[in-house]
Amino acid sequence: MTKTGGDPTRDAAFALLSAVLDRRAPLDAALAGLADIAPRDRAAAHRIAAAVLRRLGSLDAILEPHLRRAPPAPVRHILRIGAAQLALLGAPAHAAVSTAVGLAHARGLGKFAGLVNAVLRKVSADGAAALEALDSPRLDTPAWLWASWGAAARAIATTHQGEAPLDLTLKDGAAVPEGGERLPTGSVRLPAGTDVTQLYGYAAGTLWVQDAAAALPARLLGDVAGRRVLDLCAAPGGKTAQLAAAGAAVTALDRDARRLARLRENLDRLGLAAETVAADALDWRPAQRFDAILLDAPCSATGTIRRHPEILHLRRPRDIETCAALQDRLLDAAAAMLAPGGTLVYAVCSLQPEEGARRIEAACGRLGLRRAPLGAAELPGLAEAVTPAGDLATHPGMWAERGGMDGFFAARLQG
Ligand SMILES: C[S@@+](CC[C@H](N)C(=O)[O-])C[C@H]1O[C@@H](n2cnc3c(N)ncnc32)[C@H](O)[C@@H]1O
Repeated sequence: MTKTGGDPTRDAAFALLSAVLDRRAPLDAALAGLADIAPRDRAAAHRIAAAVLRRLGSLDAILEPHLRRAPPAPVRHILRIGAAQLALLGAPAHAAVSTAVGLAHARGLGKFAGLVNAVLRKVSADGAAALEALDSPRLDTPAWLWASWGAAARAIATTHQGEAPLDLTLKDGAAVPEGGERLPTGSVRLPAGTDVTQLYGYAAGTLWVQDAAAALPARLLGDVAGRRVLDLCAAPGGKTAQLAAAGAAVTALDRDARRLARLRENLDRLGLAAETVAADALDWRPAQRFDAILLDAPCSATGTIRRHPEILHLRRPRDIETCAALQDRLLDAAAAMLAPGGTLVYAVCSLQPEEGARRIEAACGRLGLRRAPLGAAELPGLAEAVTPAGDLATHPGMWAERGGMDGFFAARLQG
């Protein structure tokens, strides 16, 4: 942060927006960069910044009629923060306007304080109604992403308008936390904004945070009890925990030592164990090949936009090509570690076909692997997520009435 204002929440929200939109930093890194801030202010700033990033196109559209010329970027951020509070977050008008004016002064933008005041007063009068009249799902989605999602684009972008619920995976026999809904695939869902650390099962080590869709790929390996399983790209360990809890002897590999340390902490809390390897999957090779491999490859993460709305603004089409090239190399490496006849599950939290089915078609041709298609019965209540080729492809618009889910692609291959 450069200069702090009187109101720590809005000041931090400004710092977060500026980090993402001006310096192209991921929101998590920007949050980590907020120094000396109370947890409550940090959480509130995160909520405001996420709302702005999620609804940026719509917020700009309701501000536009009140601006005679384009304001400098920092002033626009202040206006967006004020408009989000007024039109999306239900803040009292006087508080939203006066804190925005205060923020302008604190950020050395005092000469724009009158403009901020005048524009936000108008938004407080007509902003909510103006927002209603917009095609927000479309306005809040970059055109290239909208086009890439085909017929599902509107359903996906509509779900992106709101916050994601908190999904949990529970150990067998663990009690469902109060207010939790057991989903047909076994995950437990709690309302958005629930603090997992306050749940009894968190301290007791009986549950972990994992989106309902993210919990599906590891299950495609079938019964892993007593089997050696290689979890490539494993950190922070949501899928390692699933495999270990199901009785597998897991080797969890990740090239990022810090993320791998988090994986170990997560497993410790859960009373689970795995062998951990800090190495690059492209180079590392085991002494003995594995019958079961999970490759949860790094990707554009467009399936997690609800949780990480900055992805809307940071990703570019060329990122998809870069990810696809790395995914091919990781698939080659995984195939080289797979025993003849073994099972390889490839997964990405991406909605982009270039990172999903296209990678699998290319891998089958290049590596002599063949698909072991999923049956609809493997995904209770989610048959719509099984593609004609037998892959798993979820998107946020699925289970919309329950609050949606992350976008995941997974394919099961046989060596
Ligand atoms: C999608 S995340 C994995 C999430 C994890 N499977 C889970 O369920 O919690 C991708 C991971 O791949 C790791 N990674 C990226 N490139 C890698 C490589 N060449 N070798 C090993 N790990 C890699 C990253 O450090 C990151 O932790």
